[in-house]
Amino acid sequence: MSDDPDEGMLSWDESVFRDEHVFEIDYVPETFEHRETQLESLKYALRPAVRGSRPLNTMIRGPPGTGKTTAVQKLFGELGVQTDVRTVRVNCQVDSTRYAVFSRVFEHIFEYEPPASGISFKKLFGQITDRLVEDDEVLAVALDDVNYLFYENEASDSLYSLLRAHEAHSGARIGVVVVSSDLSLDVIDELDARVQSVFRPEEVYFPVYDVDEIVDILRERVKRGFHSGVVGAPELDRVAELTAESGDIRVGIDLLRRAGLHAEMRASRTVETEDIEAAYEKSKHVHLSRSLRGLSDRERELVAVIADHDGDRAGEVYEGFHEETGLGYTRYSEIVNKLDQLGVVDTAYADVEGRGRSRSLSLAYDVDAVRERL
Ligand SMILES: Nc1ncnc2c1ncn2[C@@H]1O[C@H](COP(=O)(O)OP(=O)(O)OP(=O)(O)O)[C@@H](O)[C@H]1O
Repeated sequence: MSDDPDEGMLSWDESVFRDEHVFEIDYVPETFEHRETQLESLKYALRPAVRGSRPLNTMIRGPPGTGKTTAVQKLFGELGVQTDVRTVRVNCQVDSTRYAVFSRVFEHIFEYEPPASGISFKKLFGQITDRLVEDDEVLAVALDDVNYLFYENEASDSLYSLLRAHEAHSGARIGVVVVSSDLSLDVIDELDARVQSVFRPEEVYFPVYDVDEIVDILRERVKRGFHSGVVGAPELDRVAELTAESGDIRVGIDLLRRAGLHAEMRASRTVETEDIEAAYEKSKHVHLSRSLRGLSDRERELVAVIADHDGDRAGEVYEGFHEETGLGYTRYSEIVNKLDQLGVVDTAYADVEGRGRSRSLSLAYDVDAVRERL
């Protein structure tokens, strides 16, 4: 409770936070513990680029929130500062077609966006490789959250172009790091045979952190983000325990921030268990929020229809979706598959008397939690 009984509130300049920015999603942590083995493997694959050769292609896999993006950001950051290697990280959740991927690469290399009027893919690609050859530069491209390229059927074309760049444009040296957090997706298996024959990546796996590792990682965040004494050891342990339920470090980071805000709301200068438990109701859904944020309007509309028809047969859901959007069955099926692969929707098959097998659709999360975030 407040130390100031007259006030009952913290004054504007009082806060439990030393630096709230360290809890934001785009914050790159200064210390990156428990990923030494993975960083070593990635360095090994990227090292040829420093010597002017094509780096080894690499595939990073691991569940959400296990440090994959951070590892790439750290190493690409070092390469950018200490060497002549060009590095580009593409977020495929945002840029989910081949054209969008190459536009992003173009933008990094030329430091301006390709013309909005649109130039052909061939031209875009040609300008990128010409520039690389002209500047005698090696390019490392990370396709982060590459699973989104698969959902849009754009993965094979994108990879093919990147991997064969040196054949199409002599002297171009490009290496690819693909990053996938969808463990049910067999990246290699899902690629066309023409891509499989040229894509034999080094594999680096990021397992979920155990509770002790989570404590270490979050302790560092607490130290930087809160004033000393605000979060005690038992509270940190509780946050780590809740984080370990999903293994996604983002849950813990979000939980710390929300618990801090909750403590401030009740005019407390310390974070207590009640703040953590209250905050967890929201924080446990960070992954859901992230998945929904990446959806198009149409995809979101279908999620809303499924929320209204939770557990209903696919045919009935389609009727609702068609009424809402006017879209046909093919597009509907594609979106259902994407939502299924993303883990937002569960599909189940059941035998219906006299009608054979029928598919039913339900949300993989609490319906209200989904509705609140649409
Ligand atoms: N070892 C670590 N030390 C400090 N912070 C970490 C560590 N691992 C992850 N984080 C933090 O956790 C958050 C999620 O990490 P990151 O984005 O790298 O995960 P990811 O595996 O790429 O997730 P996704 O597959 O969902 O994209 C980031 O805010 C990052 O700063």
